[in-house]
Amino acid sequence: MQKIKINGGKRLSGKVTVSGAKNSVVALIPATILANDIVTLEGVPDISDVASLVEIMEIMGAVIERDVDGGKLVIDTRPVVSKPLPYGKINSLRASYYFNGALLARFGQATVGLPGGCDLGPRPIDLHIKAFEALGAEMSYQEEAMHLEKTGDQLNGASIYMDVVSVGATINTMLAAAAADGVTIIENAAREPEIIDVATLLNNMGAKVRGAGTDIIRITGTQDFHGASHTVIPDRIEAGTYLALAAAMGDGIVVDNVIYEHLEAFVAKLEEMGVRMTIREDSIEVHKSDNLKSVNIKAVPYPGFATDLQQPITPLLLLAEGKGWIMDTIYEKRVNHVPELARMGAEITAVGDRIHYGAPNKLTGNQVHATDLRAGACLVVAGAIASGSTVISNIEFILRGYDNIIEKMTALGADIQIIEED
Ligand SMILES: CC(=O)N[C@H]1[C@@H](OP(=O)(O)OP(=O)(O)OC[C@H]2O[C@@H](n3ccc(=O)[nH]c3=O)[C@H](O)[C@@H]2O)O[C@H](CO)[C@@H](O)[C@@H]1O
Ligand SMILES: C=C(OP(=O)(O)O)C(=O)O
Repeated sequence: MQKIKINGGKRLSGKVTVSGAKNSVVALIPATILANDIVTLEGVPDISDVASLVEIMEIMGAVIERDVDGGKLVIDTRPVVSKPLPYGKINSLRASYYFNGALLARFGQATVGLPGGCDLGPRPIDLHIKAFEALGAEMSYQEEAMHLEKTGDQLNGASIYMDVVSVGATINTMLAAAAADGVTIIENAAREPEIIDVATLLNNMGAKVRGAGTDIIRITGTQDFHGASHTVIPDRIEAGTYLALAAAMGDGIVVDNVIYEHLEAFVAKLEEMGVRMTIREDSIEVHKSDNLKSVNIKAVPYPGFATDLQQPITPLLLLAEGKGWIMDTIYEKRVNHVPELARMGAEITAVGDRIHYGAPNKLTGNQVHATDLRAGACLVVAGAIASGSTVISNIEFILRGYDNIIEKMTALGADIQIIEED
């Protein structure tokens, strides 16, 4: 079994370049199905979610050239057919739900197994289904897969109010509505930068999506799609993870390829803690920071503090002076990193809807488990801080979302490697 071993306590310095955003690229790849043509994606991160999506696309007939090191994907979706995708890689990642919207848009039907992804407590997809039904599709289960089929000649535009702000449901509705007859209005839409990125590609492929990035998105359907080229936005969650690491262990680290506006809430929290930073046009330099103050964190939809950064920032909070709490309003049960940090000596507990921590803590290396992607990132940061050696198992979760994490951390001076161990 592969594990990550970190000999912690080393001060870090240098530059780390952020890769393309996981949560964009996992939607952009299925979105290329609408083009029925050749789409080039640049800035594609080398993560296992991308490899899984490429495999699924190839099963459906897409012809794909991938330059892993160059971060480039050239996808020809002309040969794609809407074949049932009940099992396999489909169940290994969350974003496989985007095949529902994309296949429904192009073929009027889709049979896709239930999505996997990180176990963060309940992750229903009722809003996706309601939106597809509002657009004129019927849903049934075939074996263990969800089968969607248009009931008329075409999907029809509709007014859709999202009861809960949902990234996945907003993007899936955009995908299906892009090819519907007439106008769709999504109200209470999610506003994450990844939604703007997907809308940009869709528009470059011929779609008419307006208002992405606000809570009202208006889509005028078309059947007139074509090829396009697109560069994936930088990964704000990867950036935030390295900013937290830099604040904890850096003697001056530049986090490059960053869109600061995507990280405002996160950077504001670092500033509140007393982290010193210089913000430049596309990079953030984190200076050596001492005497950090504890803060409380409430994870909420964008533009607020991101749930995906709640776990990676926790080890930094553990170094600050005083007590504090973290509350995740999106995933109340996103607390699996807590017992692992406690095994490393942290004063931290999850009670009710909050994580309570006392600080400062002296973390000590231990054998720990990455229960999900960002819990894994949290343990990598904690391992870099801790004295002694930390061995992290279940690293496949981490590799779902962090491009070349061993190489990037090593370049900063961390003593980190992948080992084989039972
Ligand atoms: C691949 C991807 O982009 N994953 C991200 C996406 O996940 P994902 O798109 O699955 O998350 P959502 O934004 O949909 O979830 C937000 C909240 O809405 C609820 N909900 C969602 C859909 C639904 O049909 N019904 C419902 O009740 C969820 O349980 C959750 O409480 O956004 C999350 C919230 O920013 C991030 O943590 C994930 O990294
Ligand atoms: C929860 C995450 O991913 P997914 O939705 O793909 O499981 C994440 O990126 O933190």
